[in-house]
Amino acid sequence: MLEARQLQFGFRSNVPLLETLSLRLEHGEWLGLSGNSGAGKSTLGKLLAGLLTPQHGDVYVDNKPLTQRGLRPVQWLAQSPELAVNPRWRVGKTLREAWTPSDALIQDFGIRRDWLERLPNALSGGELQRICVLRALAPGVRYLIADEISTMLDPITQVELWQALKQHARHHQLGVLVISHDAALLERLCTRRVHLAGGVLN
Ligand SMILES: Nc1ncnc2c1ncn2[C@@H]1O[C@H](COP(=O)(O)OP(=O)(O)OP(=O)(O)O)[C@@H](O)[C@H]1O
Repeated sequence: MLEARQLQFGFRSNVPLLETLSLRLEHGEWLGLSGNSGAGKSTLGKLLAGLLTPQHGDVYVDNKPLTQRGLRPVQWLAQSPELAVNPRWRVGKTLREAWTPSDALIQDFGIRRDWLERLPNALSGGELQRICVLRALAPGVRYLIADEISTMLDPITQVELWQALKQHARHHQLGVLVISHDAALLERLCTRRVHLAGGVLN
């Protein structure tokens, strides 16, 4: 289980953005997170992935405190994939730096072999997003924070991406937190939904 216990966080320490917030995500569970712009959804996602440190409270992964060392068991996937890759590396190198997915999985994510030889700026945002999602599925990853990852995709590519991710997550029992403004998307993908407002979850 991925567990946030009584998290408190603010970018300015005297102005809390998140207030004693607790959350649980089980293995294999799909949990939806909604909230107005600026409510702190991405911030919560980054805290859960260990990219930010709470001022109070802790994040536990399978009953152990989240550490900064080694492979991150909680991967945060952002809306803008171009910010998550080295612009000077061919995308095949970026992918293989994390792990070597099978040809079948590469195909499931609709990734063409020749894309791997290109630099990131020679792929569309949606193509690069698929590379970034696949990169995050390295063995040892237990939870994904999918932060508005399909917003830039056309409807057909969106469906293909979520289908591939669903199938992989089911097979490996990954827990997935889906952050989105799209209520219909959360309804379709997630078995449980929470809403962030005023620093607390409801
Ligand atoms: N590095 C930072 N330094 C200072 N303030 C920040 C920083 N990152 C985010 N914020 C502020 O924290 C608040 C929450 O930001 P966050 O990105 O978590 O919101 P969000 O709910 O994900 O919004 P959106 O739906 O628009 O993506 C915002 O007011 C934002 O301006």
